[in-house]
Amino acid sequence: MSKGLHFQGVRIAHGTTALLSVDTVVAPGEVLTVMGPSGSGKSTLLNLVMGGLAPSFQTTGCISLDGRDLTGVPPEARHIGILYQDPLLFPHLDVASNLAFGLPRGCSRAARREMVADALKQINLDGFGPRDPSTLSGGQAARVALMRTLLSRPCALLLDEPFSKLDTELRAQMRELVFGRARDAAIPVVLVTHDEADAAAAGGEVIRLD
Ligand SMILES: Nc1ncnc2c1ncn2[C@@H]1O[C@H](COP(=O)(O)OP(=O)(O)OP(=O)(O)O)[C@@H](O)[C@H]1O
Repeated sequence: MSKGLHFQGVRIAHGTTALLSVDTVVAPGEVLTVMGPSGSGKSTLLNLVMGGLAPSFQTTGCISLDGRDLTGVPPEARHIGILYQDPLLFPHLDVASNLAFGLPRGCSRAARREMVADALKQINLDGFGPRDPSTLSGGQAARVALMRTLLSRPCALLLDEPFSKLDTELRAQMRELVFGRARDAAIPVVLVTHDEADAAAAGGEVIRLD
């Protein structure tokens, strides 16, 4: 089986306008950084990987994940995690329940509690389980959102400018956490960013759309 995220002759067009083309492989644990000006198609590429591209786009080529062709696979069956600029925590659930939401079904209640407690420790938020998400700082909320996504054990991780609202120091910490976790879990990552420092920290291939 061919591990990682494979883009084979992927082309996206809108009407008669060619938007982008991608041919590459993101190996497990590696980061593909996608850069380019506003409107160049960065989010459109992520939408295609997620399975949520608007029908008005035309696509050719093939994306496969760990040897599985994603063509026609519905978004919920792709097992791909995504993080956005905003952490998007559920406001009506406390921090622990937000994390538990990411756990695979079928875990016992005790196992869930233990995994959530362990996850909180890993992101230095021990004891924050009962807190309301609105009481978290930006960096704390970003860490909870990341951990919720990782707990769902995604086969790939997409990052749509997830660090852009954090200050310089938090940004560096989050990069280290995200890329380190992706490496440990051996999942391929696609990072959309405007920040060259993100690309440098990611360390992998950089695609520049125009
Ligand atoms: N649903 C849609 N229908 C038609 N055109 C769309 C649709 N979504 C996006 N587009 C167009 O596709 C192009 C690429 O948009 P996209 O959002 O991927 O750019 P981007 O590089 O992510 O930009 P930004 O950095 O501003 O987020 C733009 O010209 C946009 O207007």
